[in-house]
Formats: sequence, structure tokens, C-alpha cells
Amino acid sequence: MKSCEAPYTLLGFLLQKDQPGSRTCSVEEGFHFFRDYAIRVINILLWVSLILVTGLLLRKVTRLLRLWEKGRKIPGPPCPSFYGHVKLFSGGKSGETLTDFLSKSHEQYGSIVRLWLGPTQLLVSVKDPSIIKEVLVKAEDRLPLTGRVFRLAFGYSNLFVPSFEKVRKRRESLAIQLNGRLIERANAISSKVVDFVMQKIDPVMSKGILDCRSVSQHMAFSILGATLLGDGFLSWSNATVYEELLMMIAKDASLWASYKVPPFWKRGFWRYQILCKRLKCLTQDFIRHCRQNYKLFSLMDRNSHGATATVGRDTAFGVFCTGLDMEDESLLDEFNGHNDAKEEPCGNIMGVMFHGCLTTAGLISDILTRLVMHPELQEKIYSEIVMVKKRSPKSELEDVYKMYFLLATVYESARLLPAGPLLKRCSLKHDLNLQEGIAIPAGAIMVVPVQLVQMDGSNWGSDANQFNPYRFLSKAEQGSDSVPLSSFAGVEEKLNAANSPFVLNDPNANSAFLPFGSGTRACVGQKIAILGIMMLFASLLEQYEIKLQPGSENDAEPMMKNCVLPLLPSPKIIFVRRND
Ligand code: HEM
Repeated sequence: MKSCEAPYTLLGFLLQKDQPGSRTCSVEEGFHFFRDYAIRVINILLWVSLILVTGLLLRKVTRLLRLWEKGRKIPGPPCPSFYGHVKLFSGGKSGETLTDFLSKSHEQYGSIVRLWLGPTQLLVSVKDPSIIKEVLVKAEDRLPLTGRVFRLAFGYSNLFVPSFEKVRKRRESLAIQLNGRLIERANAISSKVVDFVMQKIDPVMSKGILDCRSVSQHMAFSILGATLLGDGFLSWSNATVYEELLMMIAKDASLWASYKVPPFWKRGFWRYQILCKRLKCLTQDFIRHCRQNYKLFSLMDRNSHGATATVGRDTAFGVFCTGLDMEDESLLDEFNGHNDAKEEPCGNIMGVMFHGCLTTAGLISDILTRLVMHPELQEKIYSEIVMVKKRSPKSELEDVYKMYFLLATVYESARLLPAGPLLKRCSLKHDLNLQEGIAIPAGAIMVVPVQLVQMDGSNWGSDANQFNPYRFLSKAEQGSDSVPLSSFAGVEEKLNAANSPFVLNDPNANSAFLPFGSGTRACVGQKIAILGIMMLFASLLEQYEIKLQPGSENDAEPMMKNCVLPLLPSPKIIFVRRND
């Protein structure tokens, strides 16, 4: 009798019974075959995975060895342990921050310094302005952590992503949007925002508990919401909830993004996810509302072709809702990510509101604090506003650029307290070869300690750590070059002399001025942020005087540490109507 010869493959087994003269296998033989077959398949899979994992590990080890090898050549303090320098500045007994530690290291090792944040993380800090420029142009990518913060909170989008390739197109279209139509609208918005915010803060102010930071947050949120999404945003019933949600998300965003695998096992993480979901729903709700209004206004437009319809339509939509051309719905789709199926609808809007509100609020708070601490400057800015408005009663947008004191105050505040202590970049794929002859390996974290750079005496003179907006102004000398102003002296007569204004120095002429970054990933919203803040303060100071709440005089003193302002205080303030 023929025996059942065990075939080697599953196909062989299935075909066996069709072959002439072959004996059908018994159930037991079939079972043995399947068991052997399963073992063979599992073995193959295990081998393939082993080879893949080994390959990946080898790649990682090779990269790590390259990182160590190249990192070793960059000057920096010796590594105290296998875990790097982190313990030296993570707030232990010395209370030293990374900026303090970098300050000392740069003094000792020069303008490029490396630190190890662990065995696999190399940080390279650059402090010399000319090298900074080069680094910020060449290092095109953002840190993966920054990308994770936005992705986790607002879903996938092509803005604020680490890879420059992915963000390039979005940056360009956003810049066109912001710098085009939007700038025309800023003029109309500022006074509405001032009225809106004053109405909101009135009950708090009457109790004497209005602090600089919270009022700045309302102002930033309202000015951005109205400028980006249309001033219908100010009358939106959910605007306050939206602001609160955005701030709650901001508080925890970096914590949850610091986990490489989202911590599904933590309750707080789920609470955070619920907040993000609510923000998404609210944003979509607002956009839907905009679209409905758009249809309404389009209808009105078709029927009337009137100016009212156009104004109303423009009002109902901001940059995200209108696009360059109102009829161009595909532009709205582009912003909402509909052209890329992977993109979260409204992800870009939430991302820009998030970043824009936090940074703008910081700068507004800083300016408010400076103005209450320097009432004489406030009065000069007021006189300047009155003078400019008298000369141009129509209130053109360009008028704001004639308010030199105000602009200089904005620049000086941004210089002394930038949005963060460090600008962070990296190059994900390629090593960065600097003209200095130093090679920074791919994957290293590159930082510019912007607070140190912007308060460095070699870049800004001996009063670098003092508030002096006059450093951005020059006296316009007839028939000769402008002479930089160094103090308040003589400013009064100049201001009163009708046709002898100052010359505002271009802040970017000093390459150590970096509050909005620089190079390939510089802030896209720089112009609109400055303009929005200028318009807001021009309108605010024209109507109100900002004063310290009586009794909180000591709260306003800035705290200096190692020549750096870690945080400007948030004193209690009041707004007093000028014509009262
Ligand atoms: C006072 C307000 C603001 C400050 C201080 C500020 C500051 C910054 C800084 C420092 C960066 C990183 C730059 C770099 O790495 O070189 C940045 C990036 C960015 N900012 Fe702003 N920003 C402000 C307001 C805004 C506003 C209002 C918008 C939009 C409406 C905006 C849009 C962006 C975008 C899209 C990026 C990311 C660019 C990229 O990843 O390629 N910013 N901002």
C-alpha cells in the first residue's frame, strides 16, 4: 500500500489528492502536516523579523556612533556621567536653568557649544549672531517634539510639522493670506477688539483684581480671532469657552507630547483628549456658521452687487473663511486640509490660533507691564498717537507705522522677553556643515539661546539688559546720517516739533534681534502680529490710561537672574478713560 508522502508546501498538500494514484491522507496525517507547516511558517516569520530588527538596530547603532564621533569634536564641557549634563541644569540644588548653564558654557567654550542630554541626544547651542543666521537658514526642520505637540492636540496638518519639505507650501500660502487681504482688515478690527475686551474685563476691574496676564490673553485671543476668522468671532456666543479651552490645552500640551507612545493608561491624557475634541467641534461649528453666512452673503451679493454685501461677507469670514477670493472655495479647502485626505479639518486654524494666542498674549502682557512701569513713556506714546491722528484724521493703516515710540516699545519688549528662551531647530536627514568648519550631525538638537543673544552687551551695548526703546530710534539730522538715540533726553522737543520725527531703525539690521526667529522656518505671522499689536495699542492708549492698581506697586518690579529676565511680573492694573 502506498503511504501518504508529506508534501512540503500547502499548495503541494492541496494538489496531492488530485494527482492520479496518490493516496488520500488520513486525518492524523493531515493534522501532522498542518502542524509542521505552521512551525515552518512561524520560523520563517521569526527569521525575517529577526533580520529586520537586527538591521534596524544596526542602523541605530551606526547613527549613534556617528553622533558620538561628530559630537565629540564640538567644544563643550566634559560629560559628568553616562546620562549627560541634564542633572546640572534641571533645577536641582543649584536651581540653574538650561539658559544659565548655556551662558556659562558659552563664556568658557566659545560661540558653539555642545551638551549631552542623555546618551542619545546631542544639543548644540549657537550664540554668535553671524553663525546663528547660517544655522537658521541651513537647519530647515523642527524638533519632532514640537510636531507632536500640535499633532496630538489638533490632529495631522501640514503646518508646524518637523519636515520643511512638508511645510513649505503651507507656509507660502499662509504668508500670502496673512500679508494680503488681512492687513487691510486690521484697521477696522482694533477698536472693536478694545471695546469688546473692555466690556469683558469691566466687572473684574471694578473688583481691583485685573492682572496684566489675563487681560493680555483676552486681547490676544480677540484680536487674532477677529483678524483670522472674521470679526463675527467677537459676537460668537462660544468665544469665551473657546479661549478657555485653548488655554487649558496649552497648559498640558507639552507634557502629553513628551510621551513617545501616547499614555493611554493615564486618566489625565483622556481628559486632555476630550478637551482637544471639544475644541475641534467648536472650530468646525464656527466654520460651518461662516459657510452658512457665506452662502447668505453670496446670495445677497448676486442680488445686490452692493458694497454692503461685500463688507458683510468680509466681516463674516477672516483669512481662513474668505481666502484670497471669496469665490474660491478650494482655498478654504486647502486651509482646512481637504486637499490632503490625511489632514485634520480645521487643524491649521487651531494650530495658528494656539501658537498665535500664546505668543501674542506674552508680548502684549510685556508691553502693558512696561507701560505701567514707565508712565512717562506712556504719555509720549499717547502724544504721538494724538499727533499722528490729527495729521491723518481718516485713520489709514499706514498711520500706525508713523508711531515710532509705540513701534520702538513693541520691539524693545520683544527683545527683552522673547516668546521662549530658545529657538529650536534640527536637520533630520543631513549633517550641517558650518563655515566655521564644524559639522553638526543629523538629528542633533540645535538651539539659539535667544534670551542670552538678545541681552548680550556685545550685540546691544552696555545697557543691553535694560528697557530702552530709544535704542530703536535715531534723530533725523538734516543733511546727514541719522544719529541713534541713547536715552529719553531731548525726546520731548522732537516730539512737539511737527515736522521733525525720528527715524525708526530697522530692528532686523541687528542680526541679534530674533523674537520671531529667522531663516527658513521664521515666524510666518511676524507682520500681522506686530501690526495687530500696534493697532490694538494705538486704539487702547488713545482712549485709556493704563495705571497700576493702588497697592500693587511692588508687584511690577522685574526679576533678573544672571542678566536674564526669567519672567516679567504680572501686576494688577486698571484702565482709566482719558476723557474722564
Ligand atoms: C508676538 C507674536 C508672535 C511671536 C513672538 C512669534 C514667534 C515665533 C517664533 C519664534 C517662531 C519660530 C521661528 C524659528 O524657528 O525661526 C514662530 C513660528 C511660527 N509662527 Fe509665530 N509668533 C507670533 C505670532 C504668530 C502669529 C500671529 C502667527 C499666525 C497668524 C504665527 C505663525 C507662525 C507659524 C505658522 C510658525 C511656524 C513656521 C514653521 O514651522 O515653518 N506666529 N513664531
